[in-house]
Order: sequence, then structure tokens, then C-alpha cells
Amino acid sequence: MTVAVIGAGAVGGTLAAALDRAGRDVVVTARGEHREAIRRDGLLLTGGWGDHRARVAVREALDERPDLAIIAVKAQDADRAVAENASALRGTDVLVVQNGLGGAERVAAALPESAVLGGLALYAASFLSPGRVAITTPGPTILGPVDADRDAEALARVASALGAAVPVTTTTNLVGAQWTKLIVNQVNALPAITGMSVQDVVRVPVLRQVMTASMREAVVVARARGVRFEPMSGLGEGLLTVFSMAPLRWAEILPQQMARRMGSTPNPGSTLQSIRRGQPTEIDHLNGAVVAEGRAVGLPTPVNERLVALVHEVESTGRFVPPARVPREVFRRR
Ligand SMILES: NC(=O)C1=CN([C@@H]2O[C@H](COP(=O)(O)OP(=O)(O)OC[C@H]3O[C@@H](n4cnc5c(N)ncnc54)[C@H](OP(=O)(O)O)[C@@H]3O)[C@@H](O)[C@H]2O)C=CC1
Ligand SMILES: CC(C)(CO)C(=O)C(=O)O
Repeated sequence: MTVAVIGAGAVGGTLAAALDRAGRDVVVTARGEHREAIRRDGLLLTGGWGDHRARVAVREALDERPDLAIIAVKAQDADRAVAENASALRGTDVLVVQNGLGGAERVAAALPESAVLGGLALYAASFLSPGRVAITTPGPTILGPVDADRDAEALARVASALGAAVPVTTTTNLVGAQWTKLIVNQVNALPAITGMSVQDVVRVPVLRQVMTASMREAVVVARARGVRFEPMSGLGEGLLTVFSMAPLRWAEILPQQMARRMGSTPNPGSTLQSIRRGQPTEIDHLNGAVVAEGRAVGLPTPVNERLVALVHEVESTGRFVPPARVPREVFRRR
């Protein structure tokens, strides 16, 4: 079976190496120094899923249709990645491993002949240097088809192919899974703003309050949108409802639990990793999605709005924000 991975960064590189280890015939697309390193030395996976040097084929863009294509680029890069590989993607099974809302749906609209699935990765992966990726917290990937009625068989095929390499679970509630993951991804902004790991951010009481407040805003927006949260990582409909209504101090237990689950290896999150590499972040598709969805139902989301603005400030200045300034900005009256 041939599997192509478009965007062999932290997540894509990890999946490519794990699939190679499981005996799949893997080809990846990559760019620049990363492509040269993979061509020369292979793709080295280390960390929580063990060590493996994968001698995978590497291309600028796919030249053949694979049995399964995995798209694992940041949300803002997905349209271009699909366009560059469109002829190889047409009519095959496509898995879009991406945070935020609506990513798999956009790919499905561009590839109507393909069975398109969304993948929510509940592990933490880091891009260490060209050709090297690591798992800092192991966890499953939740797979769900965009069109659950049409693509049930594709869901079974992809779950079986990927499940041979990494832990997977399946759902037919892709939108609910994207939303629950979006609540989890409220951990991303503060590391990108401060330069600290998720675990360190959560240890600082004022930052923990900000994170809790942004998560609560996101839960309130999701409920107003009529979202049915898909259970994951101990989060589900009941807990998130209680979380959104409990006194702030009690609600802070949730980000503390989430940070504990990440273990002791510092997790920068994928957004801080982009900042460290001087690349644009995905923040408009994370906290920015909460703001957009809030607007659609007339709900203000000042905490998420200001977190987006602070991440953009760091992107443009290249300087992290001192932790004490963050709550002043975020909770400031308009
Ligand atoms: N890292 C993590 O722990 C997790 C990440 N996610 C999500 O997974 C998705 C991927 O994130 P992550 O792996 O961290 O991101 P990375 O930035 O590490 O990897 C993305 C890779 O895609 C490459 N890329 C972008 N456009 C193209 C293209 N047109 N052709 C070929 N390669 C391309 C990038 O290359 P270049 O550097 O040249 O731009 C980069 O190597 C995101 O939506 C993220 O939110 C989900 C769960 C956990
Ligand atoms: C779950 C988490 C926070 C893992 O790092 C993630 O999805 C990300 O970094 O984007």
C-alpha cells in the first residue's frame, strides 16, 4: 500500500516515519533544507513512539496517485498544498490532519471525487531540525469522514491503514471532534505569546486564568452554535458544560489537568514552534475561529480576540510578551 504525506513536519513527519516502520510504502513532500535532509539521511523519529529512521521517498510534489494521502500542513497552507498535488489527490482517500474548524471540509470541496476524512491528532509532536521530528506526548488520532453516509468504507480503510502504525479511533461526528479539539487548542496561544511551554504557562496563575477564560468563551460559542462535542482526552459534553458555568477558580482545574496529561517533556505546542521558526502561525484558524464563530451568533469573544492580536504582535515584532502584561491586555476594558 502506498501512502503519501504532504507536509512532513512535526505531525506529517511523525506519521510518515510510523507508517514506514509499519511496512507501508511512503512518499512525502517537503521543501528546502528539510527535503534535502530527508533525501540524504531519511526522516528520524524519536520520543514517545520510539526511535525510527525512515528511508522514505521525497518529492517537491506528488507525481503518482497514492492509495492514501495525508495532508498535514498548517491550515493557512492547505489550499496551496492541495492545488500543487491536485492530480495525484483526485479520486483517492485523503486524510486531513489539521487543527481548527472546516479544514477537511475545504479539501473535500476542492476534491469532490475523493473520500476526504478529517484527523484530530491528540499527541504532541515537535519539529526538531530538518529531517528530525519527535513525539513529546503520545496519543491517538481521531478520524472522521466529511460525508459520513458516503464515506463509511473509506473511514474503515484509512483507520486500518493508519491504525497499523499509530493509535486511532473513529467518529462520524467530525464537526464535534473539531470543536472539542479547538477547546484543547486554547492551550496554544499563550506559549506563542510568552515563549513558555504549555506546562509552564499553566503553572503561572494569571496565565492560567487567561487560558481558562479563553476556553470558556470557546465553549459558550460552541454551545450557541449547537455543537455536539465529541468526547476526547477526558473532555465531553457534560464536563465542558460544567466547566463553562463553574466559578473561574474551579474551572482552572481543567487546563491544569490538560497540562498534567502532557507529561514532563515541555510541550511548546504547534503555534510556538511556528514562531520559533519565524513562520506565520495558525492562530487565525484557532482562537481566530472562535472569534469568527462568536460573531456569527452575536457573541463577543474579547479574550480570544486579544489573544489573536498578541500572537500577531509577537509574529511581527519577534519579541515575546512578559507574562504580567498578558492579563492586563486581555482583561482590559474596551
Ligand atoms: N505539532 C503538534 O503537536 C500538533 C499539530 N497539530 C496540527 O497539525 C497540523 C500540522 O502541524 P505541524 O505538523 O505542527 O506543523 P509543521 O509546521 O511542523 O509542519 C507542516 C509542514 O508542512 C510543510 N508544508 C507547508 N506547505 C507545504 C507544501 N505546499 N508542500 C510541502 N510541504 C508543505 C511545512 O514546510 P515549511 O516549513 O517549508 O513551510 C512543514 O514542514 C496543524 O494544523 C497543527 O495545528 C495537531 C496536533 C498536534
Ligand atoms: C494538542 C496540542 C496542544 C499538542 O501540542 C496541539 O494540538 C498543538 O500543539 O497544536
